[in-house]
Amino acid sequence: MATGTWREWTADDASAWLSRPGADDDKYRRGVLGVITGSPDYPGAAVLGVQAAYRTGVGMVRFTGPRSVREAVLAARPETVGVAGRVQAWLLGSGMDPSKRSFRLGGDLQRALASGLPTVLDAGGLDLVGSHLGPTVITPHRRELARLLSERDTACAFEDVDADPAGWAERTADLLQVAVLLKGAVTHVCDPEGNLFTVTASTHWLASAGTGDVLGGVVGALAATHSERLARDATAITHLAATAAFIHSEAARRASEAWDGGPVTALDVANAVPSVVGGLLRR
Ligand SMILES: NC(=O)C1=CN([C@@H]2O[C@H](COP(=O)(O)OP(=O)(O)OC[C@H]3O[C@@H](n4cnc5c(N)ncnc54)[C@H](OP(=O)(O)O)[C@@H]3O)[C@@H](O)[C@H]2O)[C@@H](O)CC1
Ligand SMILES: Nc1ncnc2c1ncn2[C@@H]1O[C@H](COP(=O)(O)OP(=O)(O)O)[C@@H](O)[C@H]1O
Repeated sequence: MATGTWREWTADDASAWLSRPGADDDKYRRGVLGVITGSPDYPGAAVLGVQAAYRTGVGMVRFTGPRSVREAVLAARPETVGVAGRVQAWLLGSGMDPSKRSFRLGGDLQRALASGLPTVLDAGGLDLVGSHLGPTVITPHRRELARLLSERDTACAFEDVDADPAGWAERTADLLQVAVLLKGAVTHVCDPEGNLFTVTASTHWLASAGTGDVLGGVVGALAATHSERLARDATAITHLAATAAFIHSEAARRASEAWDGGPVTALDVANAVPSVVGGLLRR
C-alpha cells in the first residue's frame, strides 16, 4: 500500500505544543478533561488514564464513568470530581467492553461525542467513531484497528496491519475521516489532511499491560489544555497526539532508567510524565 512521507516527531516538535500555566490561569482555564472509561472488569484502565492526565498537567478531571469504577479512581486521585459538568475535552473507552455497554452508559458516551468537543476514543469506545462531531483521535493497537475496519466492511486482519502499519493507519484516517494514533513499537499518527508522524518507542519495556491506558490520559490532557486552539484548528489534534506519544515514550525511558534500564509498569510510566513535561518546557 502506497503511503506518503512519514516524519519522526522530535523533542523540539513536542515542546512547541506545551506551555506553563500563567498568573491568570485557574483550574478551569487550564482545561477540564471529562473521562468515561473503565468497567467492573477493567477498573485499572480508568485509574491509569486519570493518573496520566493529572501527571500531564490538566486543570481538573471529571470522571463520570461507571459508578463501580469511580471509587477506585477517587482512591488513587482524590482531586478527581465525580459529578457531571462542563469540560473542555473527552477521553472515552479505555477498559470498556462495547458488548456489555448499558443503555445509560451508551447515552453518556453519545452525548460526549455529540458535544463537539475534542475527543480521544480508545479501546472499547472505538466502535463509536463516526458519531463524533469535534476534533477526534482514535488510539487503537494493531488488533483493535483490524477489528474496527472489519466491522466497517473493510477486510483487514491483524497480520495485515502488522505487515503495513503505516499504510493501514493512513487508510483508516481516510476511510473514517478521523485522526489515527496506531500504537506499536513505532506509533503512527496521521489524519485525513495528510499529516504523517511517527514516534519510535525509546524502550520496548513499554509493551506491558495498561501503558496504552496511560497514553490515552496523556492525549486527553493535552486535548483539554488546548481546547481553544482545537476549536480554531481541528488538525491540531494530530500534533497533540504525536506530542503525547513522544511524552509517553520518553516517560517510559526515564522510568526504566530509574531502575537501571530494567522493566517498568504502566503506573511508573505515568509517574515519570511530569519530569518529561518539565524537561520539554525548559528547552
Ligand atoms: N488494568 C487494566 O484495567 C487494563 C485494561 N486493559 C483494557 O483491556 C481491554 C482489552 O484490551 P486488550 O488489548 O487486551 O484486548 P484485545 O484487543 O481484545 O486483545 C485481546 C487479544 O489478545 C489475545 N490474547 C490474550 N491472551 C493472550 C496470550 N496469553 N497470548 C497471546 N494472545 C493473547 C486474544 O487472542 P485469543 O485468546 O482470542 O486467541 C485476543 O485476540 C481494553 O479495554 C483495555 O483498555 C488493558 O489495557 C490491560 C490493562
Ligand atoms: N514492542 C514495543 N516496543 C515499545 N513499545 C510498544 C511495543 N508494543 C507496544 N508498545 C507500546 O505500548 C503501549 C501498549 O498499549 P496497548 O496495546 O493499548 O496496551 P494496553 O491495552 O495494555 O494498555 C502503546 O503505547 C504502544 O505504542
